[in-house]
Amino acid sequence: MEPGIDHTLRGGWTLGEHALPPHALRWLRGRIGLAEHPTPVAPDSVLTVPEPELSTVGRAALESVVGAEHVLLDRNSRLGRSGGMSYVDLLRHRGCGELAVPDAVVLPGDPDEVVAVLKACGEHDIGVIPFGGGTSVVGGVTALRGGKHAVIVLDLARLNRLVSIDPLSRLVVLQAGVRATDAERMLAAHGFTLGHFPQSFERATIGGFAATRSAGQASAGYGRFEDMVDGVRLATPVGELNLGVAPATAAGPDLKQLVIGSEGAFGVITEVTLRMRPVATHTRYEGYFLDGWDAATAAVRDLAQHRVLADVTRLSDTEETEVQLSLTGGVKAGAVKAYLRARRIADPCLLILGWEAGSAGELAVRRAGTLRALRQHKAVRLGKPIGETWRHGRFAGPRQRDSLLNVGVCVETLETATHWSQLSTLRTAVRGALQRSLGRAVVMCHVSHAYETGASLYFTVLAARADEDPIGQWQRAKRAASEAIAPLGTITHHHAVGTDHAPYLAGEVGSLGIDVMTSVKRALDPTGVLNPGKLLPAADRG
Ligand SMILES: Cc1cc2nc3c(=O)[nH]c(=O)nc-3n(C[C@H](O)[C@H](O)[C@H](O)COP(=O)(O)OP(=O)(O)OC[C@H]3O[C@@H](n4cnc5c(N)ncnc54)[C@H](O)[C@@H]3O)c2cc1C
Repeated sequence: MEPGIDHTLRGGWTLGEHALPPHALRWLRGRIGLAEHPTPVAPDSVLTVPEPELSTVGRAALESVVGAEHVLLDRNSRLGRSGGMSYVDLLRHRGCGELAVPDAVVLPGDPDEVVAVLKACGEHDIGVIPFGGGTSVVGGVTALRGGKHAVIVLDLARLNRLVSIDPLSRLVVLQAGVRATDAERMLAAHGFTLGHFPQSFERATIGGFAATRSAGQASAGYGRFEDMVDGVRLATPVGELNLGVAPATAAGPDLKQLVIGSEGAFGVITEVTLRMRPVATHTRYEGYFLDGWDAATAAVRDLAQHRVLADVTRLSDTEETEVQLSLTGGVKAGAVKAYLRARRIADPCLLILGWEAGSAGELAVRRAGTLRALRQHKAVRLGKPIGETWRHGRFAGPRQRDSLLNVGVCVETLETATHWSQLSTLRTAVRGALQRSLGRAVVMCHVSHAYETGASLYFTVLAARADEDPIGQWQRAKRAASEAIAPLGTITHHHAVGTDHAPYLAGEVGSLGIDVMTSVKRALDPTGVLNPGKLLPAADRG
């Protein structure tokens, strides 16, 4: 049995049926014109998996580093690391379009083996895809060859140890392959938490978070992942970078920032030193409704600019609020809607606030600060049940996506961020682009990461899946949305660049910015073995 995560299941998030309730199916048929009989899911056995092309000498070199038992060439191991977990990836694993299958999966056992594997790959013309949880939704782990004779997935699952912990400084060193759930379990034994809870929490890894500048649901309280990183160890084909000797430094530009977000294109992160915090002993989650998007975002802006954001601050637009209430179904949703009408809330926007504190007093003081700033925005309080419902369902999204895929829904998310002054313009532009491209679609949006100067926007799209060319249907919509985003915000707030956003990176950082990154890549990866076609596609062609 391989250590860590079971990667053999790639057409969905988990095994097992998660059937949609009848009222949800009825609602979907009415809203997006869902077909009665969707195309069934193809079994794994029909997928085409080419024979591995790894040369005998290349394979021998890899085996001499990690041992023959850690160089996997069997069909299931390679199929299980073919791509990430975007809608398009899942469709490919369900028999639509072609999968890029790696020639081998290599499992190094420690940071030194990672360096040796990279050197061997440089010498034997082998591309390397660093692979953590494989939850990338932007093509970050697609096994592209980049002109190399073969490509391997470097699965970091065996780098799964807590290396050291310093409770006084509140620092922990974790190996890159530690899964988020295991990190929390290891830290909880010492009374600490990272506080990093993205929706991919159950599968994603510490190295993956650092490599993609991930943001978790409690980012307002605990910060984005890069805010937690105190040090990194990076293996490259030309040696190691070990960065982070002090909490702050004026010793030139911060090279850590070149590693964080480098998406496996500059090196393989083998260890991360992270700030930790004591586990919260007192928590409170509750829901509020505000009337209309502009009033609701003004409220969140106020909380951010008065620095009284709750640790979790999540604002849904009217469409997303309506869907949440409709899919909940039953008497409760009807009662909430009636109550909101009585309180003259015409366009309800649901605001979830969650506080995580070390004592009842701290919680009370922080909550009072948030609510004081919220008061002038006429928020209607719905109380703890709605907040707790959100908290209990906070990792349910990927399972719901499986169910929606099973009944023929095109379901995908995309995200961006911009300054407050552009936020509504950006939301309108992206919604319009998606609706024009997809026709009868539900386009929902929420703010889940707010800053003093702006916020992220996270879109969820539901449309009836096109029978002909379902991959093209989504790719056209995604292109339209990306073109709407490019002049107004960042192409990605936390999903990273991968292959999907690479064409838009130059627009964001300029050609000089691309030159700088290309030079860094050349210095660290002179033969271009690392993650071909990701982040900087042009550099790999050269
Ligand atoms: C259902 C779902 C929900 C999600 N929700 C969130 C969310 O709330 N917030 C968020 O930020 N993201 C989210 N994501 C995106 C994804 O989970 C993140 O990008 C996450 O950080 C990836 O971690 P991973 O370990 O799975 O990395 P992988 O998917 O394995 O890799 C991601 C990228 O990092 C590189 N990489 C991985 N490990 C290393 C390493 N050790 N060294 C160098 N490069 C490496 C890979 O080559 C790839 O380019 C979600 C994805 C899914 C499918």
